[in-house]
Amino acid sequence: MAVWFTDTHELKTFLVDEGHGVKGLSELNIKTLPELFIQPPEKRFDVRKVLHNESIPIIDMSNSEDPEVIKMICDAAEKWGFFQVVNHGVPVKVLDDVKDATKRFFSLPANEKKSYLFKKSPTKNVRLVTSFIPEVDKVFEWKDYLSCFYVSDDEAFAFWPPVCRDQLLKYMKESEPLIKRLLQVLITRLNISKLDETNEPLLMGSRRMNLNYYPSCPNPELTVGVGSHSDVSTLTVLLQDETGGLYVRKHDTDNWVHVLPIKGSLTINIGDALQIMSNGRYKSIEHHVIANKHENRVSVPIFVNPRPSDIIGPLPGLIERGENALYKHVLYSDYVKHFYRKSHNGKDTIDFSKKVGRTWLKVEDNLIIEIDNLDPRTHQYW
Ligand SMILES: CC(C)(COP(=O)(O)OP(=O)(O)OC[C@H]1O[C@@H](n2cnc3c(N)ncnc32)[C@H](O)[C@@H]1OP(=O)(O)O)[C@@H](O)C(=O)NCCC(=O)NCCSC(=O)/C=C/c1ccc(O)c(O)c1
Ligand SMILES: O=C(O)CCC(=O)C(=O)O
Ligand SMILES: [Fe+2]
Repeated sequence: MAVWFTDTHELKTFLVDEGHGVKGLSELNIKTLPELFIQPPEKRFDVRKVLHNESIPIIDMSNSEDPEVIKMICDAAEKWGFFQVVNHGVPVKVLDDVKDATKRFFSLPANEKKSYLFKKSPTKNVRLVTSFIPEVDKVFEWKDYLSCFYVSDDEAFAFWPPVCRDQLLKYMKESEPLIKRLLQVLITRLNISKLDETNEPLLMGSRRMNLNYYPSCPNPELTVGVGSHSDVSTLTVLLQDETGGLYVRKHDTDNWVHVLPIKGSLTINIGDALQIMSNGRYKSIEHHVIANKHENRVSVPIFVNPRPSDIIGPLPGLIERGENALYKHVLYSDYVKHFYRKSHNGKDTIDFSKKVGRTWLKVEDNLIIEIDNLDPRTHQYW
């Protein structure tokens, strides 16, 4: 325990309730990491597992109609679940402004930031958090984040912090054509010809933007910035600064690949919702962020999601073509709530949706149906 705090309760009060966050702790110039942040050895980063000569695909989107580019995107989503895009159409100035806006928000005095804590915030849609879920995490992660769920421009004007609101909205609007293009490309390989009003809400009906702040850390080797997890989104568009520190699991191995910061690029990753909808074809891959001894790092993911009220499951076209459904149908908000009930732990969220064998229900003498296809809202089968 650092000398400033007599016990963990006092430290948590400082971090969580008073709005200082990990950034406030880092600024006390503590020389050793408080026990609260010391991860068990199996959750710490193991440098021996890094593949230094490999990188996730880097895809130039200047001609995104090119069949070669289309193939690269779909192959990357299948094999890596992660890729970087350059010449993606979002102006570099917009990206730089978002990074500045993020730093501006976290530079506010704790007293001002405090009004965005969940307990104080007048809306559920904006919340400032330390670690991942401080009420649940036994060991804290070395990260603060502001999470903004987009409902409408009016709602954002009313509730998002004025020091960063305009830049965030601009980033969200400017990235929309890229998101649509990527989804259009990805669904083509799933034999859906067009992104249109019939499937757009399911694939991109809601968006959440997080502003992540990872302050410098006295003992980065003992803790994590973000523990290993997969995103619950359809896909995530991630802006990172020049610091580096994001590592991605190489699919089906115990090795990690660093996502090199490339000025002006965006990192795209497939989330659990698209892994489920594509019946496992596209991969939602584990990733984590290490803490850094000398640098403060910011990143800004846009999580592109189904709507909370959507039922997600393998797309009907895939099952009609004879694929065995690997996942059952679940209400998306139940899936997200499940994610928010436990600390980061690799890819375990998706177990919530896994089929654990078939369950059959005899409806009439000559009619037996699979009850995994139960609509949790209406309790009707289809
Ligand atoms: C999130 C929900 C379920 C919220 O539902 P709603 O009923 O409006 O709000 P609520 O009553 O405040 O929350 C319901 C529960 O979720 C928890 N929760 C909701 N948002 C958060 C949050 N930002 N942080 C922690 N807990 C949360 C609440 O504590 C509630 O828990 P419980 O009391 O039911 O146990 C709803 O808006 C939804 O379904 N949204 C879908 C779109 C969406 O948000 N998708 C998630 C993409 S986010 C994503 O992919 C990754 C996020 C992430 C965050 C931190 C990291 O460190 C990290 O690595 C990753
Ligand atoms: O900071 C990063 O580079 C990644 C953050 C992340 O994985 C997340 O917020 O879900
Ligand atoms: Fe993530």
